[in-house]
Amino acid sequence: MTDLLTPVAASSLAEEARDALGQRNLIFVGLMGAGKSVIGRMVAQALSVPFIDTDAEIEKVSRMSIAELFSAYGEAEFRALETRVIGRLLRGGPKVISTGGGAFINENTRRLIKEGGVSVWLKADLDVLWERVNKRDHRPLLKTENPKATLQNLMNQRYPIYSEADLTVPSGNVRKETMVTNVLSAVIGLAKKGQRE
Ligand SMILES: Nc1ncnc2c1ncn2[C@@H]1O[C@H](COP(=O)(O)OP(=O)(O)OP(=O)(O)O)[C@@H](O)[C@H]1O
Ligand SMILES: O=C(O)C1=C[C@@H](O)[C@@H](O)[C@H](O)C1
Ligand SMILES: [Mg+2]
Repeated sequence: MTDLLTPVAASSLAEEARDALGQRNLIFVGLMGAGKSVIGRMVAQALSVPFIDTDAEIEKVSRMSIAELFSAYGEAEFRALETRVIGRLLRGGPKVISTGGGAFINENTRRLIKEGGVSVWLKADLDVLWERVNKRDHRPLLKTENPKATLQNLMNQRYPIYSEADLTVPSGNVRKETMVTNVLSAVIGLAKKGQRE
């Protein structure tokens, strides 16, 4: 579905998706720049459920930026904190939760996410991601000599793991509103598939 919906069609799609979700959480996973935070927030608004971004929540509880956490404690400690925070956020639903790019790659966090709701991978190609992330330099994993090559390496390592998500929604050069429609349609499609099985 690529056309923009009329307001009435968009609200009935959102209602249907809200019913399909029930009490479950909707959890966005994918690489840096895929649109988890921005699309997640818009989907939560459409569904009228709370939205939480795990990177923002981690920064709130630690009172440090993600970059500061990486440099003070290292990636392993960051991942352990991320697992704890996400485990707590997954309790109770429905909510939309947008995770940091590496969250679903960690085995413990991935298990919690799989148990805690419906996961959606926003899948984008290298050029789309690069165009979105190269404007800012706050991402510690991309502070390398060749950040575009680093992003490509992360794609090679991570895409097979992100593909374990319940849903995959392509995140290309389409309008954000269209992304929201595509996510809601995918949630409805998953519920219908579940009913048929
Ligand atoms: N469909 C889209 N159309 C245009 N811009 C988009 C789209 N999706 C995301 N963006 C833009 O791309 C940038 C990155 O998006 P966002 O911060 O949501 O990514 P993220 O997946 O949360 O990344 P991170 O893992 O680093 O938190 C933002 O500036 C956002 O507005
Ligand atoms: O892809 C990753 O591993 C990361 C993505 C960001 O969202 C942050 O969670 C952090 O910079 C690590
Ligand atoms: Mg984000």
